Amino acid sequence: MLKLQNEDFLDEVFKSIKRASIFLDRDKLTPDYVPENLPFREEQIKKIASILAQALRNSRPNNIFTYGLTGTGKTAVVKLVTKKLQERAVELKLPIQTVYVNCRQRDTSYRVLADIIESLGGHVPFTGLSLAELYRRLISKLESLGGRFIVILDEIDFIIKKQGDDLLYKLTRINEELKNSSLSMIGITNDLNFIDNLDPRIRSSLGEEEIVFPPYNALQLKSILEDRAKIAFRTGALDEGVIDLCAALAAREHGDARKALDLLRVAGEIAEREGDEKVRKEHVEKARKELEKDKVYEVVSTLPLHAKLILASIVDLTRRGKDSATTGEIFVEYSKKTSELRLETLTQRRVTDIISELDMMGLVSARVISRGRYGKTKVVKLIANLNTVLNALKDDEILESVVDVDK
Ligand SMILES: Nc1ncnc2c1ncn2[C@@H]1O[C@H](COP(=O)(O)OP(=O)(O)OP(=O)(O)O)[C@@H](O)[C@H]1O
Repeated sequence: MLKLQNEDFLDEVFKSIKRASIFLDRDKLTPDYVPENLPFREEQIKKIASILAQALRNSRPNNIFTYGLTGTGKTAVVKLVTKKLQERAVELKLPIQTVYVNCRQRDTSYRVLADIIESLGGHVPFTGLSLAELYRRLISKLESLGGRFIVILDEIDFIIKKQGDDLLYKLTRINEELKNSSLSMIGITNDLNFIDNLDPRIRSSLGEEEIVFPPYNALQLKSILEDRAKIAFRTGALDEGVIDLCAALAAREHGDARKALDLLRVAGEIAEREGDEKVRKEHVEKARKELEKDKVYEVVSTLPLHAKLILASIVDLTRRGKDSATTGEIFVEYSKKTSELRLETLTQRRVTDIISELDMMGLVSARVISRGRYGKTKVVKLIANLNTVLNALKDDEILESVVDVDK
């Protein structure tokens, strides 16, 4: 009897796993995977490769600045070309080394410099050294190793926005102090305004070569997805129209290959979770909603404190049954929260500006209406998903006491 129960149980487990075999290799759809073939980027690949090839001729490659919207293949192209260059250098026994740093994850000048030194085999304490000392250590590391060094600074705008352009200025000047080695930089950004706001001296040094990555169109996205689906999904696991739908949705945004791949991956995960043997268009629709929720969560959780308090006030009013609220009502709620938290209260004028910013982010809609002889007022309505906003707000420790989840 007992044996039979076990068998039933095992049968059930293995059956469910069999049902769930939609993916051949899910990792091929994650952002960390860099494909060997990047269609529609031949021009950018050729240009970057021909610039970096200087290192194989033992001269310093020019600095490169690449920009384009998110998901246009900048990181993938740069990683692919530098990987191939590195392989060739090993074959030819040439001292060429590339270092990759993501400036969003390493968002201080200290961490960026420390990361570069550590990638070259040096050791740096977590804090405690001056930047001048780190810079000196970098120079001595480069000189002792000798050769051509290529440093990739991905999402380079993050470091500048947070710490100013001092580090970049120093790095663009570093070659003046090197004899036995050289350093070239590849800056990557999706902030198109960033380059215009850079100090002109840095701009001309960093942008010795500028390479633009245009967005993909729906047909290109479809072809990228088809290639990836072959290695990521089992044959026949995608229902007709699934790839077309993912490509169309991502093209509608701005031709973002990451978005297209995320949609396909999440749709596959949903199909698997639901025990379906195929990914269908309904799963793509659900994936779109899930990814949107993630986006709202991210946007809300990265808002500055007072914007969160204003949003929390709008949420409270909504939960009390008010379909829309005036800026005056929101200001009263917001002031209660700031005094509860013993924070300074921003002026009503500033609160109104922040509400407009929340409107631009698509979290609320703010509309000016006329109240006859009482003048004009703004009515504000929450448009993002209430529960997602609430979850993001309550995950901020400072706000815990003023966001009542069980209301
Ligand atoms: N031409 C292509 N062929 C195949 N896959 C691609 C192509 N372009 C981009 N991808 C894939 O799309 C995803 C996003 O690309 P990538 O990270 O290079 O974009 P990005 O321009 O650097 O974006 P971000 O600025 O957001 O970092 C990655 O998974 C990458 O492998």
